[in-house]
Amino acid sequence: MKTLRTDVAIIGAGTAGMTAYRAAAAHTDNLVVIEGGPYGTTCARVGCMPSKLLIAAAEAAHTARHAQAFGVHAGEVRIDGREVMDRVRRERDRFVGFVVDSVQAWPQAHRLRGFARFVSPHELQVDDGTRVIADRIVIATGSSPNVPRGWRAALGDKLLINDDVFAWQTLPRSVAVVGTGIIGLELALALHRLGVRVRVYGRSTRLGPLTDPVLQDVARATIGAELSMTLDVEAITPSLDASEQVRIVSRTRDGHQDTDTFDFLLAAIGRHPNLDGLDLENAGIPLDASGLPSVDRNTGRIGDSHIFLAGDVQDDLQLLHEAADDGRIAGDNAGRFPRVRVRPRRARLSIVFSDPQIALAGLTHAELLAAGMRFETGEVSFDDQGRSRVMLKNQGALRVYGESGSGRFLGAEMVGPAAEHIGHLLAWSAQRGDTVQDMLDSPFYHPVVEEGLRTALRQLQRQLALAAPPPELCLDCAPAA
Ligand SMILES: Cc1cc2nc3c(=O)[nH]c(=O)nc-3n(C[C@H](O)[C@H](O)[C@H](O)COP(=O)(O)OP(=O)(O)OC[C@H]3O[C@@H](n4cnc5c(N)ncnc54)[C@H](O)[C@@H]3O)c2cc1C
Ligand SMILES: NC(=O)c1ccc[n+]([C@@H]2O[C@H](COP(=O)([O-])OP(=O)(O)OC[C@H]3O[C@@H](n4cnc5c(N)ncnc54)[C@H](O)[C@@H]3O)[C@@H](O)[C@H]2O)c1
Repeated sequence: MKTLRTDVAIIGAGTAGMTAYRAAAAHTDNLVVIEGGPYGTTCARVGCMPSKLLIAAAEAAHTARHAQAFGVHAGEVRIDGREVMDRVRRERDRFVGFVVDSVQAWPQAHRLRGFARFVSPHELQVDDGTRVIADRIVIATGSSPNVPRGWRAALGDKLLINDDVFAWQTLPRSVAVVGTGIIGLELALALHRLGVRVRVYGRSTRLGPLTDPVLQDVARATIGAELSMTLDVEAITPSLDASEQVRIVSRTRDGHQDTDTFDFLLAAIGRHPNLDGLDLENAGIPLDASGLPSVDRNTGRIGDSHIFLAGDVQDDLQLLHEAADDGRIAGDNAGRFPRVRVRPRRARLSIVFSDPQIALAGLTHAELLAAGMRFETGEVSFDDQGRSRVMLKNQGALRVYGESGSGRFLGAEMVGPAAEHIGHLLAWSAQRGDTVQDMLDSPFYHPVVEEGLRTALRQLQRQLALAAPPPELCLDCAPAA
């Protein structure tokens, strides 16, 4: 058995592991990254990038289909599933190639292939036979999709997770999507617009990560109007019928029972941290009742141990930029250990690439309520917003929250046009601690979707009753400029 002694061992070469490597390597050359699966990261291989490629194809189809509203007639829209999936995979492989190249540029001595597990707090057994003895360890093992017990046995390869979708050679005829979270909404909408018959099953009436009940209603009225959805499902039983089709029997809480059949079932019901198989009980770290370690997000450290946690495996915000930040913080602290530094975190920003898009910035409505904060709300509907209407993107709403007394902007939720961009502006303001007045004093061009944000901020400022009422709507494109 080969034994390797290192200052820092990083388990997982995903986004968090790669950034941890770069940060730790600034402190020591004696480190190793252990990767059991393929190089290339979840984000590039089977996550962010291929899903956005599929969504881009769907947007192209949608735009062509709806061009006639502008007097532009593109003719019959024909979707070639092979060409769609060919571009998705080709571009995806290009992104993955860049990631793999950067890992392979690391010194060979810094790379180990195989799955690792703890033998003792400082010892890892890698399944290539190497024993790694490490002074500090970063766990950056990512997450895996949840699949209800029994579904794999019942459906075999007719049960899909996100990875499978991006391996398709062509588009299927029909897919049942279970889960109305981020993956469910993004992939269901994309497949639907690409001509696949899609039906979404949700165990509640909630769509995506929105926590504001007013916006949940808006999301159901917009996204829900385009997609076939069965919500509030109490029980769902999938099986394979005689012709190898997925047969789904569902029952909603109001007692309605229904049966439908599909080519595939896509499970999009959340992701769990990849901790199974790490034998964490040998790591000497505190675990909670569910066997999970609790981590300080400002240091990446588990308790007062020499072990750090970074990325999706933290089971908090499973987002790319958070995984990269986690990796940087954990890697730097593992490198400089024991002189661990406390690092600030960014304001929250989550975006769903649905249509209309969803964005959450700063504190969510649910977080404000849970913290018992005193706040006011400003709102705009995009139904009559000038630029949104020009582009025929006039659906959705934005709600902004400000602190009573101080006028500080706290956060916002939105389902509407350009949410991916407006979400950034709002997250930056939340992080800077801007007041609502600071935001209103900033420039707004005309005519842009951001003028809708200004309408919401003006309403919020009136609710906060801190200053003289701001001027009324933009007169060039009332009523809700
Ligand atoms: C379909 C989909 C779409 C997404 N879209 C977006 C998006 O648009 N924007 C966004 O911000 N986020 C998105 N995400 C989330 C984002 O992809 C993740 O937050 C991010 O990739 C997590 O990075 P990570 O380093 O924690 O995990 P990973 O990249 O999964 O890396 C973990 C690595 O650890 C390895 N590993 C696991 N166990 C062991 C072990 N015992 N020994 C050795 N190696 C091990 C794995 O093989 C893997 O390579 C999406 C996710 C999915 C699934
Ligand atoms: N645009 C992005 O940033 C992006 C895109 C895709 C994925 N992601 C990341 O990946 C994570 C995982 O995505 P996801 O959509 O799988 O999770 P999610 O947490 O967003 O949604 C899970 C959904 O499944 C439902 N659900 C849970 N258990 C269920 C069950 N047993 N039966 C039926 N429904 C059930 C939940 O109610 C929820 O609607 C996201 O939380 C996100 O962090 C991000």
